[in-house]
Amino acid sequence: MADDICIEFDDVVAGYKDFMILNNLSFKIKRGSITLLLGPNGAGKSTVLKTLFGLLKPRQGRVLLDGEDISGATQKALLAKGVAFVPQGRNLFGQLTVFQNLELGGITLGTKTTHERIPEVLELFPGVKERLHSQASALSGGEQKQLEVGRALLLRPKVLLIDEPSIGLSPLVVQDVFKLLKKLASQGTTVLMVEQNVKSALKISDDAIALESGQLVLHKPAAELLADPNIERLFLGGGHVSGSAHALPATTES
Ligand SMILES: Nc1ncnc2c1ncn2[C@@H]1O[C@H](COP(=O)(O)OP(=O)(O)OP(=O)(O)O)[C@@H](O)[C@H]1O
Repeated sequence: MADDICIEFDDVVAGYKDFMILNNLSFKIKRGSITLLLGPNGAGKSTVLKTLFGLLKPRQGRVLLDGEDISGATQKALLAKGVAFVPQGRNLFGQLTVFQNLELGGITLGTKTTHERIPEVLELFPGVKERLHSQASALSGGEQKQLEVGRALLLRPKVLLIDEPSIGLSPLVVQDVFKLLKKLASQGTTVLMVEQNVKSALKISDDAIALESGQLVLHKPAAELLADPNIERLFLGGGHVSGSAHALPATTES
């Protein structure tokens, strides 16, 4: 394993019951990079994140974290190894306060460490900090997403998996979330993101991976994809890869 590789999917087959979604999927992701997962609805993007976070066990192949096989590891074990997941949608305890939600995020750390880290996380989100004792459900959509990201950051994750962070957020808040991801990556966190807001997301990403029917159809630097005159046809308007794998530029392993 190259030292700079943080995540590796090696010939992974995974799915639900007897229905396989990821089909012999292989890719490598560099440490401290932001990688955007692209592809049409149902291509398996969220399934990649779920497989990485131990919500699905590969039927075949291996998932590696820093060279260690983590296929089928429990979520508790993965959290302990520094993998954090911010799923799609709202995932807070709405009846609890902002502070209580943060405390729950640090449940694997113990109270002392959690309380030490909460202030440093809040520094990143001044709007949330001001509402520390409000019910989480009373925050705006953007503040709630920030709180979810903040809750994940309490773990000082080395890998952050984030699924559609922009849903329900205003463009300005989306930019704030993206800036934060960029900052985390510059500090060494490896970010793997699913995001429909393709152009904006590519601007802050290092690499892009596109899936179609659970297979890799493209893996290349985000800047290259942004400069591709076919980008609109490929990924925007309808939000899916047009045609088939053949219509896409050749896959480049990074
Ligand atoms: N819990 C589940 N049980 C059975 N099938 C599922 C389950 N979750 C997802 N699927 C199916 O797996 C396939 C891939 O879903 P996935 O959510 O990974 O796609 P995606 O690329 O993230 O799509 P989208 O852009 O629509 O979110 C879809 O056909 C979906 O219906």
